[in-house]
Amino acid sequence: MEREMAASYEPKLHSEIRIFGSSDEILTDLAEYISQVSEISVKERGYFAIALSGGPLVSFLSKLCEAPYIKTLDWSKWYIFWSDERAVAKNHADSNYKLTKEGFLSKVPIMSGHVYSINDSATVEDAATDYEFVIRQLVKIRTIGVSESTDCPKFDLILLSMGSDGHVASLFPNHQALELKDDWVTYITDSPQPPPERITFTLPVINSASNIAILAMGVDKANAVHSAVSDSSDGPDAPASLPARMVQPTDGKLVWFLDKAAASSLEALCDDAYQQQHREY
Ligand SMILES: O=C1O[C@H](COP(=O)(O)O)[C@@H](O)[C@H](O)[C@H]1O
Repeated sequence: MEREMAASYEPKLHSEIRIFGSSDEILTDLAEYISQVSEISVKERGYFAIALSGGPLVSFLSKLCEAPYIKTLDWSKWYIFWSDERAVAKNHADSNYKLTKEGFLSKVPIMSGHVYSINDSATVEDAATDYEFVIRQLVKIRTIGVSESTDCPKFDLILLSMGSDGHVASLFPNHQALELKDDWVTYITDSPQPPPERITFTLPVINSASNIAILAMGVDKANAVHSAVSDSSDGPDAPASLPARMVQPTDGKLVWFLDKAAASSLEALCDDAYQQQHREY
């Protein structure tokens, strides 16, 4: 399923770009990918600590709720976290927890005590502090691993869905939260997309994960995908502070799951590069 890209879109070190012809193909491959990461984590560490996001991602977990995965996965070892949450009540339509509960958690046998949702009754500042505290406790007892390079939590898998502006989790382009080095979890009060108040993992935590997957579907994501994976380090197409571009695993591996529409800018450039090569010979 991996696709060969033209020179300037060679996936960066420790990253892979998968392009699919249909949503169903993404669902199928993503389920198999998560299943494999889960099996390896449980075998190597005894746990599987996964951080989810909002957006369309949850609907792409549907195959995990069906055969064979519903029976084959060791759900008792799964620990659920969120890479970001909106500061709304858990029963609000904008809540990433509500989305995940309805679309995934209610359909699989994950223990409720293993689900670490973000406090919806505190201020965003306190909720971020609380969440970081909880994660620190779980790192101490190694339910979540620790990165030897960064001392940050090392989630077995962080699943991200990229917005059309290139944001991931609740890290938005040019936002000062992108510069945080020491915090694991932070909050923002000025999200460019509603709701304005959100809690989010910081880049050091995201980049310390063993595995990171970024999903992007639809033509509205094509420019951001291009900017995020392009090799060129300057120019309007590759803004240095595009959050998705700043996802660069320290020791882990990044996999992009794209549909053809989201990959269309890459394909156009690949074709150009191909034609250019043939003109030169
Ligand atoms: O606000 C959020 O959006 C992104 C995904 O953006 P979308 O445009 O694809 O809906 C998601 O990753 C994040 O968790 C969520 O809070």
